[in-house]
Amino acid sequence: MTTTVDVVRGTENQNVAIITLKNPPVNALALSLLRSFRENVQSAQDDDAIDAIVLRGENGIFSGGFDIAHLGKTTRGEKTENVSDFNEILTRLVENGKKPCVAAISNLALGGGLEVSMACAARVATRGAKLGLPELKLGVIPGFGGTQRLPRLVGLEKSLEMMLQSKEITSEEGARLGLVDEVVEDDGKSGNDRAVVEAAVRVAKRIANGEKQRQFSLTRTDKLPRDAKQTMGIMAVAEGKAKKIKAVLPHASYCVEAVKVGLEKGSAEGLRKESEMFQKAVKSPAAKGLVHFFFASRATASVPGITDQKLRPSEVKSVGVVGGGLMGSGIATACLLSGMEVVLKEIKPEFLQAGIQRIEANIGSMVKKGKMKPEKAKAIVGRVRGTLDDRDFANVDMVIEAVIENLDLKRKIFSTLESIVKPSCILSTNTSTISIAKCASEMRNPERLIGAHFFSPAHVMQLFEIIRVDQTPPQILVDTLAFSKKIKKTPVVVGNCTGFCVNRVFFPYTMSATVLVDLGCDPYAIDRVISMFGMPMGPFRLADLVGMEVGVHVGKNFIEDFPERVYESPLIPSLLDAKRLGEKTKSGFYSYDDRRKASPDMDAIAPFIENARKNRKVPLPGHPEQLGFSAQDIVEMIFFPVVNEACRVLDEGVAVKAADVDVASVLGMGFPPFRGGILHWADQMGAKKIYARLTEFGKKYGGLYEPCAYLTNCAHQGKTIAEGPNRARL
Ligand SMILES: C[C@H](O)CC(=O)SCCNC(=O)CCNC(=O)[C@H](O)C(C)(C)COP(=O)(O)OP(=O)(O)OC[C@H]1O[C@@H](n2cnc3c(N)ncnc32)[C@H](O)[C@@H]1OP(=O)(O)O
Repeated sequence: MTTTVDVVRGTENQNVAIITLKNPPVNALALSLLRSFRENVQSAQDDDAIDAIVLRGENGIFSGGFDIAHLGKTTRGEKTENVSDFNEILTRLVENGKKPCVAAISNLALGGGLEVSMACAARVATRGAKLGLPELKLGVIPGFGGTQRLPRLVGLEKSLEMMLQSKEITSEEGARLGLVDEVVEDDGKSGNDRAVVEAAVRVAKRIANGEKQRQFSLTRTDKLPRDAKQTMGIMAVAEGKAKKIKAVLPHASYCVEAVKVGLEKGSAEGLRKESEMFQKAVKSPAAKGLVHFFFASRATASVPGITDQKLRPSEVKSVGVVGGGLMGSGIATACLLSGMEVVLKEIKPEFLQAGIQRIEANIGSMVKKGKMKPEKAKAIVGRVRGTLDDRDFANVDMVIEAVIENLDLKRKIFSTLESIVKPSCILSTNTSTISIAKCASEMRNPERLIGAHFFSPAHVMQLFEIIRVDQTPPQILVDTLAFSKKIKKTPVVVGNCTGFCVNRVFFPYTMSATVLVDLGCDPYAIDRVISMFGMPMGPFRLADLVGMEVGVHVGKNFIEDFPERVYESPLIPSLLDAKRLGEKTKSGFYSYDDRRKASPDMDAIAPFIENARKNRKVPLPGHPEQLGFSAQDIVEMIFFPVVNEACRVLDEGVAVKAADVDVASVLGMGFPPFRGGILHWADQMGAKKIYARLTEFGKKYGGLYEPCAYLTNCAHQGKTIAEGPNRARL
């Protein structure tokens, strides 16, 4: 983690020092790198033989920004070095130093990386390079001058959009906006950034010679609004947007505040405000949660005992998908978009045609949104081949079965396929409920079958649950992990059990919500509280989205397999009986208009609620209307049993590590990323508190709430849940 200096000697007054940021893989600005950067820039500025400075990153990447591991330490309250004086270095040595600095940006300049480049007099970038200030995604704000320089380089409105939405732009757009001075065709992806560095050296020499005017970002005003009225209008919109970004996430407002001070009092004052706000943001629970989530989501692909065997993954180039329904066509779309050949199998020509049409619609919608050119879409769709014959899977590298949840059907499919596909072919099922071992029970080599659980819509949702059994060969796991990387999904490897990780951990979510309704709570109030907590929607709106049939069907598995810890309210089954199926019938807990807008409909659901309260299957104490639940009670009643089940999943070795459950909860169920994931959040609450509350709820409301052995141990021994049980069963 350092910087190095090379000097390109030229003719008279043409010596350029090239300073390279070195911290693979993305040249993150670690403390040691910042120190070395300061020394090298200072000595180049002091060296009379040097006329200009070019900054570049090693291995074809400029920089992925400030070191997030360091941010993590600060968010956890560990003693760390304050880096705000780096701002002063950028202003004094890079922006205002005697010699002009030019940034040679290959492939990406994000966060602190872009901020370093913005202190330069000019930026040259490779075509397609990604530029952005995504700090808000980490719960912080730009802290190396970004809130002051970006508005002055691209304009106030655009800069606020880029910062508040963590929106990256390409170097081409950067050139249109004035952020990039020159775009260079470069083979930067292979780590060779010669062309961009040469171009940056040329620009640096021209600035040093006075042929090109030197720009000072902090004092520029040409891109800022012309008058106070226009400024106020743009800032008012930004302030409104920042406030809308949940109350628990104040950093958007901090960012707007820093920009505002810079506009009103000048950039020096703005930089001071930025530092103050950065320090405030980095200490917030949201930053802690988001930084945890950043690393957790990158660590899921390492599976102890498997990926450390250093097996070489085989590349999946072709995939066979069994079933062209919603899931099958979504899976096929995801594979096609990642460059694979797809064979789609159906049992009837009309089903096959419908499946292909779904794939065309998925890809066509990207064209409609302007995300893809029609010619490219045509070429992608051209890679899918429909068939009614299993034998067409003979040469594919992987088969993903996505038919209805019928065990006999799945058993038959795999026993047939086993004798058709090549020995190296990965055989997988997309079941979300049925045991993998049961699906494989008629195979000659049942250990060949793994679970490949996509979430709907499969071509959009990020999470990919890989389900293994005790005997799954490591090579199959390694190959499937490589496949997940190829389709750009986040894999979570889990063991075989009812509901696997996501569905199992979250089964108490809706069950607890029905307990609360049966106790007298208003379902719409519950949904509001849970949305305020940060979930994309509350449990009843989710029930409508999923549909009552699916809800009841999936719920049955848990009722059968975990009878001691379920709550069976008649509420959802009675809506199913009355054909209030949810969004698809435009009536469920809510009513829906033609644009799928949900409106509460208490008149319609009151009889169902009344019936559920009368017929609840578990005796509940007290008079419902007198129980009076606060928002905090609702959150705890709903999420503490979810934490409890997540603890079981961890204890049983279904999940390898707590951080995997965090990632699964965020990407699979929409648990708010700023809370870091279900178990990270639980540890912030403390195992002791959760244990105590669950014990209290358990006494009143039964087994759904009784704390499991692992949570009990954590509470009694003062351990965090994330520490894990220290034994991997699978
Ligand atoms: C003061 C400043 O204003 C504050 C800041 O700069 S905060 C940082 C702002 N920067 C960011 O948010 C960018 C974060 N990084 C990313 O978005 C992506 O990693 C990326 C686009 C740079 C690369 O993506 P991709 O190629 O898919 O690789 P990805 O797996 O994400 O990252 C590769 C490795 O680099 C690490 N990494 C990426 N950016 C990092 C950073 N800024 N600091 C530390 N490590 C980083 C990842 O943890 C990963 O490590 P691993 O191999 O040990 O798991």
